[in-house]
Amino acid sequence: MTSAAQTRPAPRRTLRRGLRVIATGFGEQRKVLAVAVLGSAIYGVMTVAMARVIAHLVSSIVEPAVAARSISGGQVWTIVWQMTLAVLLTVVGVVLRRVGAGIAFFNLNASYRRRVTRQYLRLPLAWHHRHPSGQLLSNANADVEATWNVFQPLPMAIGVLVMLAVGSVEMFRVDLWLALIGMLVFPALFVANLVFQSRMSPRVTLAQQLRAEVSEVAHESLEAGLLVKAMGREEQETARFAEVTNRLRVAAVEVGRTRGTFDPVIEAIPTFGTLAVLAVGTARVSSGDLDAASVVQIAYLFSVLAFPVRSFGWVLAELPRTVNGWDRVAGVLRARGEMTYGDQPLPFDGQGAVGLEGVSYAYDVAERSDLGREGVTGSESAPTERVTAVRDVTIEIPPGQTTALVGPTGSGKSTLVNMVLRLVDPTGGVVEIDGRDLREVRQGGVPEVATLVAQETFLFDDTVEGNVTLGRDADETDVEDALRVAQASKFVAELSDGAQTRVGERGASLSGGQRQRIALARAVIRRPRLLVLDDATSAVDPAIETAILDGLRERSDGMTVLVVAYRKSTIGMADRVAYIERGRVLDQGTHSELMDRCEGYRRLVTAYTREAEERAAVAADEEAS
Ligand SMILES: Nc1ncnc2c1ncn2[C@@H]1O[C@H](COP(=O)(O)OP(=O)(O)OP(=O)(O)O)[C@@H](O)[C@H]1O
Repeated sequence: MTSAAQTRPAPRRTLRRGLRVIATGFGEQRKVLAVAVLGSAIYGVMTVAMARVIAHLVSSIVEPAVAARSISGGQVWTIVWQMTLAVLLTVVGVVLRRVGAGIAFFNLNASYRRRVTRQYLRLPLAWHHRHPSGQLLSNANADVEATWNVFQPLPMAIGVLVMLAVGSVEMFRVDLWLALIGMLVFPALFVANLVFQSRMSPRVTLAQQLRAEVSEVAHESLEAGLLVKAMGREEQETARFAEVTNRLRVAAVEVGRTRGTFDPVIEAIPTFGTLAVLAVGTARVSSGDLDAASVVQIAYLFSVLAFPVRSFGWVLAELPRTVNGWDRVAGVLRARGEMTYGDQPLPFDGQGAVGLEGVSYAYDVAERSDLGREGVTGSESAPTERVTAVRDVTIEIPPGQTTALVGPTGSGKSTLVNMVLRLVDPTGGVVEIDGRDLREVRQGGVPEVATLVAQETFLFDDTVEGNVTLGRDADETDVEDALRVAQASKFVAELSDGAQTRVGERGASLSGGQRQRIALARAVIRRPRLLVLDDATSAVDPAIETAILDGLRERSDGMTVLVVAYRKSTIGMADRVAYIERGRVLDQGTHSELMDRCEGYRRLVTAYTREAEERAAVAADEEAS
């Protein structure tokens, strides 16, 4: 966890940088914020004007009425309309301020969320490898909100400036002595607020960080619910959660204690001010230097100005969060992916041939990626280590055939596949589809012809059909055909609403093998020239997997299939096999050629065969018993 002290920049720098962020927000929401500031100014002027209206009514109606011990209907009516008008104008000011501030705040949030998420889509996979998804979620959500939250109290604080300026003139106009009390009270209130906020700010930041940590631990524990139960880790998880919630409790109590110490002082200052006004005012009324209405006016001003003055404190309290949030958001927006695109399409008449020539790839492993830091420095944090996953690989994948990539775990198969689809660029060598270097292909050109079905299946909380088409125009026959090739027709027909059945969050209502088949149908319906299966049928029964691969081979459109294979049955169906170990291709050829001449390949495939036999024996036993 980052400590509050680490994340809190120096106050003066925070003020300067915070004001710069505020200026950016003003620049983007000029009109709406102008309305909010106008509303706030109306509110400020009207608050002071209200005191004058009250003083006027006291001297012109209330005092004579008290002296005469009677009041006419006309006098009551005058009080009613003058007060109503003053209140109405104040209300208009408040409404304009609140609506303006709210719209500006939500507009800025929406606009920056859109920019951040658009940037995520633009940035290459290599950048995403370096930034955990939790951090990206926080950038798009909490950090954007933290950046612009300052716009909620800001218009009110601006209105208070107007209010204080007009109020001071009014106090001096009424009486010098009472104005001098005001000149002591309001600065004292202002300073008390500053001290309060400077004490509160780090404590609130710490509590916020801990709140995020609590939800992170809770989220992780819930996500790993099955694992926790299966491994009997309930007590450890409970202790982990208790530890972080206890730290949050201590931090929250500290926030409460600070508030508890300052609140009475901040409340007391204007109250003492009012008492002083009454004491001095009464003396001046008895000496005939002042009338009672003026004392009422100033006492009223003291009581109504005390609360809005606190909005300065709220703005100052928000500034550290504004700066932190902005650093993180700007870090994402400034990030430059190293992926550039050409302007060529892939050859129109290509057949999905793939060529890898001397291809290498190394992952940048940053110890910890901190977008906040990137935002401050304007550059990405330096990677501390490079892990070479693929070294000098040359493979020809012929069109219209099925090629299997085989290799032990961690040998670089998925990395190779990612390069074939240009999800990442090789750090050395060239990857081609139909003879064209992928770096020359225009953006979106590769996904038009090549489709990946990845190791991890993701289904949206939508219908089966929606998950297969992903919003593309496709008629029912296309969906049925894709489901048939993916060997999914039978179980989909048995669902309550067939292809119109909703599959739940991440496809929770389906089994792993069913989810994989829907993901496969999603790829098939696109009729890609090149279909890449990265362990995409691991949860599917071997017999069904064989039927799927048969179906793919039989398709008349002569699709090229590249399959990362872990089963003897899958490997056996491939026209060609490339065997990889520690990022290098050790051999390529047909399955039987490799069995004859490649020791590592033979050992691995024999292990796969043994595993399949053992599994079949267990299944037979279970059936017999
Ligand atoms: N995002 C990443 N950051 C750093 N290193 C990575 C990353 N992804 C993979 N690697 C490393 O690259 C090497 C190759 O990984 P890759 O996933 O390509 O292997 P694989 O053959 O597909 O493995 P498996 O069969 O287990 O899926 C491994 O040593 C792995 O630790």
